[in-house]
Amino acid sequence: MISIQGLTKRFGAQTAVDHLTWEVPPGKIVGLLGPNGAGKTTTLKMVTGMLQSDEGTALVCGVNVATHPMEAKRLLGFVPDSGAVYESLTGLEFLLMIGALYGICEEEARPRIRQFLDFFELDEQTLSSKFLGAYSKGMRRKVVITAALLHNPKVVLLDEPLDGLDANAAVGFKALLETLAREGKTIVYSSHVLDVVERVCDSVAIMAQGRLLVEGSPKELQHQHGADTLEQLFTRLTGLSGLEARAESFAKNMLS
Ligand SMILES: Nc1ncnc2c1ncn2[C@@H]1O[C@H](COP(=O)(O)OP(=O)(O)OP(=O)(O)O)[C@@H](O)[C@H]1O
Repeated sequence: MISIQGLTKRFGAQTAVDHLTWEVPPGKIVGLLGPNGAGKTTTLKMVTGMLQSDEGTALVCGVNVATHPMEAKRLLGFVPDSGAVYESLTGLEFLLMIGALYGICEEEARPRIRQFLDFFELDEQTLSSKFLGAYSKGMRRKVVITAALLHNPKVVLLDEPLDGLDANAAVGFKALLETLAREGKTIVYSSHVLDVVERVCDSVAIMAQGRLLVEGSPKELQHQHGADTLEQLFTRLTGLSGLEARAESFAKNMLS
């Protein structure tokens, strides 16, 4: 569903994504993990076409993102970690605008938006009267997720999607992802919340310094690397050694 070959992005002298080759199969929820600065967001942005790659290709359902950006964008939904929105539009205006960009007319968009409103328990009055700039972080997140799914994309890319959602909304959203995957959608889920990734994802890919270190099911990878949890696997592959001892020594110094 997503096929990445030799994808590379440089920012000046720094190589943020370094000849990344990665296949994401259909109907799966795949976790994209890595320490801060590993290149996860840069990778997702190249797959959406928001960033141009310096080398390599990204195909979404066989469509080359660089050469056929409009076609690729129709197949994709992206929930960015920034959650940036037009603050001076109401939630409804924003969603209708996004719908229009995907060629969905207002009559068709309104009932779809209502389904998401009901699902996320968003107040319709708020959505149609308040500017997005006045929404709480969680409400804004719900609108951004709705905007990403409104056109029923085949592939959904999520960058820290639960950030700002309360526990009820997060549980509901995780169940929604599982349903979408069962319906054949491909979901890439990038997050630092490893216990959620472990529960939700069929497989994970761990990146560091722009490269793919390992990929596979969390259980298989844990077994291969002698780790009891995904967190342990993650710190073993990407972390500094002796983190607990370092934290203890840091706290002692700070308090002395
Ligand atoms: N627009 C940019 N200009 C310059 N450097 C950038 C830009 N975007 C990303 N980078 C650099 O590329 C590297 C990878 O960044 P990226 O945001 O992809 O990492 P990440 O894995 O998503 O990190 P995090 O988990 O902290 O969100 C970082 O060193 C970052 O500073």
